Amino acid sequence: MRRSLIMGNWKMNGSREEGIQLATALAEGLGTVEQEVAVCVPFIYLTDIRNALAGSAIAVGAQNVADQAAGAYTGEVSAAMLADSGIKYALVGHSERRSYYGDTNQSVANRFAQALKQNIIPVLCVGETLAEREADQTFSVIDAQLDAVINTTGIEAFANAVIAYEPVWAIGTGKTATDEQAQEVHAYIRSRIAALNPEIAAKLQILYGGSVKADNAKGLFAQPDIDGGLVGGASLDAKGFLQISHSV
Ligand SMILES: O=C(CO)COP(=O)(O)O
Repeated sequence: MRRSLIMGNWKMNGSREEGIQLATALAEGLGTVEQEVAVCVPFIYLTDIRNALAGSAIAVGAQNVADQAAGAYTGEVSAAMLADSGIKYALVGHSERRSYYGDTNQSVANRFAQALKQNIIPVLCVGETLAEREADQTFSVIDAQLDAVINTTGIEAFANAVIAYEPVWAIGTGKTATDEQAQEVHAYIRSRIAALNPEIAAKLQILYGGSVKADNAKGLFAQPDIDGGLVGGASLDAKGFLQISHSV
């Protein structure tokens, strides 16, 4: 009953020309599919990629969004600007933002709230580091990441949001969580949401991210609480990303 969502995260890669070529190849190669497909691209190319994908089933997302509505916030891009540019999704709280740029649980919650106000679907990224997993803190880390958002926006906000579980130790490392490890955390996240609102939990798309590739996507996506993927490195190659998109 949940529609799968396969989302690419291009991170800070590629040129305008390469992005347009990749988007065009995806639009031509996807065919008619049940699942949703989207790409999260650098801010400066959002409009180009949206134009390249116009008329296709592939949506466009940003990789971040400001935690304020408007004003003197040099270098930031607001949710209203994304909405104005025809953008559907915004990642919030990606682990690279949290670890390199100081995004805190509260600033991530504020970004999430700003996105929703402009009808941009926030994709809330959560996940533990290797040290946290080894110290048995996976669930408490995820609790804190979820609670900041729930306390800021209320549980109802998750009716219009997506969660991506991305264990930090699996990002860009080639070390994927096993199907069982990923499913365990996805089921935990859904149960936490369900404790507050079972209907929202049943409909919530929870994506897995961290070294998703064409050869491991099928097993991950077959898990009952995994509703698709957030794909980094492998989304930069049209053939590989299309294969992953067809793995649900
Ligand atoms: O961070 C990710 C997606 O947001 C995952 O990246 P990789 O697929 O390159 O591990």
